[in-house]
Formats: sequence, structure tokens, C-alpha cells
Amino acid sequence: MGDRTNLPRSAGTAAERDNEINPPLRQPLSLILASASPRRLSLLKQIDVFPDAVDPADIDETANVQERPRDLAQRLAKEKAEAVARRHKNVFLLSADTVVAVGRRALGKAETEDDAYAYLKLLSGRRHHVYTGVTLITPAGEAVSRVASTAVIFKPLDISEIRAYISSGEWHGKAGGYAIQGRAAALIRQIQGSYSNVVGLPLFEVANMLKGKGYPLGAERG
Ligand SMILES: Cc1cn([C@H]2C[C@H](O)[C@@H](COP(=O)(O)OP(=O)(O)OP(=O)(O)O)O2)c(=O)[nH]c1=O
Repeated sequence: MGDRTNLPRSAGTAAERDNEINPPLRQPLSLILASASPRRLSLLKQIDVFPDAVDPADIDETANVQERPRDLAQRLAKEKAEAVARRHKNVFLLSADTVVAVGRRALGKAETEDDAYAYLKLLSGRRHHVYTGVTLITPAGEAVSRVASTAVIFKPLDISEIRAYISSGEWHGKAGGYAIQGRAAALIRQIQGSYSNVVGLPLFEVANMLKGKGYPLGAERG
């Protein structure tokens, strides 16, 4: 009894006392961006999220038969995350996939001028949807996914406008053959939904996912 009453009131158990002298080391909260897209990296910077490393996935992005564009975006984001997670342990890991869809048809990334021409003719004067699937894996290995959707309406494009856009080269490697963050903005009459989602990462959803799973954002990061 005598020993105990001589201890400071806050001393608690032996383990707690040790921790006061040697607090447990806190794990650094590393974030891996599993994407080769420079747009995704700069979108994250816009909300003060700075990945510790970029490690892109290399997966087959072919749609399954009858797969809906929204489901495709979600599946590919998950597969990218799972592929890269095998190389990293105890980290946050973020991946995404952007799909441009006309009705049930998903347009891939334009790789040739012919692709870009065909896509822009299809998008001319009509409304289409852009879906970005996002997957976050936590240090404990839990995976969460979301899909954001934005409707985009192009003005009717004549052949000379399509040719001029193609000569800019901005379509290359972009889903649907255009980049809203560049010259295509002059051809887009309206969007309904998140702008960053069209560029490749829905920032509102991403911020909520990170916060929800305990990744410190902004001031919390210190
Ligand atoms: C519609 C649209 C797409 N894009 C881009 C975003 C994506 O980079 C790309 C869609 O391809 P994704 O397969 O989503 O991404 P990626 O191959 O560039 O990178 P990774 O798979 O490594 O994550 O299209 C724009 O930059 N602007 C746009 O307006």
C-alpha cells in the first residue's frame, strides 16, 4: 500500500508509466498512388494530398461482355489497387479508373487519330457520362470503393472543329478521346456533377474516403 500511495495520481499501470517515458513510435501514414496518370497526382495536390510514392498498375483493361460502364470503372479501380497492394504493406493505397460512356458503350482511351475522330463524332451534340471508380486500401488491408458519375454535354461539332482538336494531340491516351482540362473545354457546353471526376479523380469523394479511413488531411497532417 505504502508504495502505491507514494506514486503520482496519474501514474496508472506499469505499462502506462513506461509509455510516459517512451511513448510508442507512431507508424508513418504513407500513401501510395497506384496510377501513372500525372493528372491524378496534380488533382491530389490540389487538396493538399501528397502521395509518398507513385506505383502504377499494369492490368488488362478490357471490358467483360455486357459489363456496364459504371461497373467496369469500379472493377478496374479495384483490380489496379489489388495488383499494386501486393508490393506494399501497411500503407494507404489509392487507385482509380475513368471510363467515358455513351449509353451502355464504354469508349476506351484514344490511341490513334482514327480513334479520336470516331469518338468525337459520337460525342458531338450529345450528352454522355464519365465514371471514375476509386479504390482505397487501408494499412489494415481493408478496401473501399466508390464510383462518381458526371454528365458531359458537347456542342455539335463540325468536321473542321474535330480536325482542329485532333491536331492539338490532347486526345492521346485520354478516355473518350478528349481532355476537359485542355482545349476541349471550348467544345463542352455543360457538365452536371464533379469536374475533377472527368479529369480522373473525384476529389470530394476521395477526400471523404481518406478522412473516413483515418488518413490525415490538410491541417490534421501537421
Ligand atoms: C475524359 C477525360 C479523361 N482523362 C484521362 C484521365 C485518365 O488518365 C485517362 C483514363 O485512363 P485510366 O485508365 O483511367 O488511367 P491511366 O491509364 O491514365 O492511368 P492509370 O491506369 O495508371 O491510373 O483519361 C483526362 O485527363 N481528361 C478528360 O477529360
